[in-house]
Amino acid sequence: MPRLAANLSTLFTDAPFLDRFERAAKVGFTAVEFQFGYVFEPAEIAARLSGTGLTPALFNMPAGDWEHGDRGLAARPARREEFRTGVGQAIDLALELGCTRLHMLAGVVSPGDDEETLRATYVDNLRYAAQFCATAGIQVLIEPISRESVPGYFLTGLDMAADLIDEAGEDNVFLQYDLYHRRFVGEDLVSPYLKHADRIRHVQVAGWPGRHEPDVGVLDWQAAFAALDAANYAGFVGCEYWPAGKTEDGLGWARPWLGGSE
Ligand SMILES: O=C(O)C(=O)[C@@H](O)CO
Ligand SMILES: [Mg+2]
Repeated sequence: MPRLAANLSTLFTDAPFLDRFERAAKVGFTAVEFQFGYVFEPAEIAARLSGTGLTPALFNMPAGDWEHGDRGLAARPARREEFRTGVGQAIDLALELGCTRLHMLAGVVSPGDDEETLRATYVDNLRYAAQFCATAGIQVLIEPISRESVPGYFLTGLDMAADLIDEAGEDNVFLQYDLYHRRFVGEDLVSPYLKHADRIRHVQVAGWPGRHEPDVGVLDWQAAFAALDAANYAGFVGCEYWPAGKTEDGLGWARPWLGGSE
């Protein structure tokens, strides 16, 4: 049975961010994730969590200037200081919220960049983030993202991510498995999951193509969910999709797993 987490950066977006917590709780979510919450005072977000009883499943470390195309900084040699400042900021927010998982985005790189330098920068930053997070009891998650979705993204494959985790050699670094991004690679979402199941600590879901509700499109989310159950996956499944209409109207697919909904 999947433990669903509403992604408050993509769901309920007709409401201001802080009001989305209540909307998620009202339809029966018991956990939430979000991409970025750094424009708010940590105490403001903490108050919404405690007011609703929602569990914070995960959020992203600062990822640079999103509006201008940044999608993370970890593989960007020239942005090392900014990356490190961001790790501290993410940990402060996580501690305030009681969140124990942070997603570290890799960033967009250019075809002319030196592959070895990018890799060395990424591994060095991953180690830095992992060691700093370990002091706060936090896990660092890394997620391969398809280049169809984010052109030039550094971290594209699960095998690559597993290799980078091995190279970093820190024991609080794990994989984030986003079914939407994996669907670009092929229809089978089960064998890649099983191959890396022992490292996967967070899953995300969206329909493919279109990134709407899981039941909009051809993504075999039921087979993937069955595989998670069979492997006793104990983490959250983040609903990171753009609703085709009003969020509440598209939750039919999730109804069996939402508690106390109206
Ligand atoms: O793009 C994705 O997929 C993610 O999980 C994000 O964290 C990017 O915000
Ligand atoms: Mg994702």
